[in-house]
Amino acid sequence: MPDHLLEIRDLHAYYGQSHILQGVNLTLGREPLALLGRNGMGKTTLCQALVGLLPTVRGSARFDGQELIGRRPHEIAAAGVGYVPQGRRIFPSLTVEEHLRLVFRRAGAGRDGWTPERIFEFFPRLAERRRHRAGALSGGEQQMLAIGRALLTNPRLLIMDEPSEGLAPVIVDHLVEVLRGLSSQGLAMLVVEQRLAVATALAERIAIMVTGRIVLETTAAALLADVSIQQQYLGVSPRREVA
Ligand SMILES: Nc1ncnc2c1ncn2[C@@H]1O[C@H](COP(=O)(O)OP(=O)(O)OP(=O)(O)O)[C@@H](O)[C@H]1O
Repeated sequence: MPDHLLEIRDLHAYYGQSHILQGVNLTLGREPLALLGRNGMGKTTLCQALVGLLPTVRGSARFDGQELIGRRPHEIAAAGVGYVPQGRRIFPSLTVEEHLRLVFRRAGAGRDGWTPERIFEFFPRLAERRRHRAGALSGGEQQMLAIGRALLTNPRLLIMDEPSEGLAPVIVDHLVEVLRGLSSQGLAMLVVEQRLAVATALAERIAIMVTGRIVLETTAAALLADVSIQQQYLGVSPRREVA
């Protein structure tokens, strides 16, 4: 039994000649972890590298003892890693129900895990909107759909890239509640987040990325108490951070 659910060792990723991830080391257990950093530091690249979406990756990321690097996205999903991409990436012309049924069929998931019906129970708002086209949903509803879709593959680890992006504060509060609920049911999470308040509400463990490396691991409480670290690594001005 490995010590950590996810163990990332000396991970490098490239876009052509650009060396974006420059030796990422990070471990994750059952406790959620929030990954913070300024724009362009490589957070999305890390998520994509972990779920098999980048062609040129070197190093290791072991999930529950199995190597993820070099495997294809569907194999990584089947191994138990779910992904909620930045910008939600839903199909605007499919209805909510069509999305969920499509993924459910493709994932070949059994009836004892997540089903579209269970997703509708968990997200009543999506049940109300089941026959609406995804493109007509609000940002918050689209985010719930993106999370619901990821859950249908029955992940043990959910990787989320800026789930609160573009959502109104009251919707963000609801999202935080939903994610905390999933976490308390045992789902591990790696969450990329721009909003400090959301990151610290979701995760006690915080990692900060600067130009493709993890430069600091800290706790939510320590980060909230240290404005100079916030400014140095995140460019946060305390007055701006209201969410
Ligand atoms: N498809 C691509 N081709 C070439 N370079 C890319 C590509 N995607 C991202 N990059 C570059 O890789 C670097 C890291 O980008 P990435 O999106 O991972 O950062 P990020 O920390 O997630 O930032 P953001 O918060 O803006 O999403 C940036 O310099 C970006 O310009």
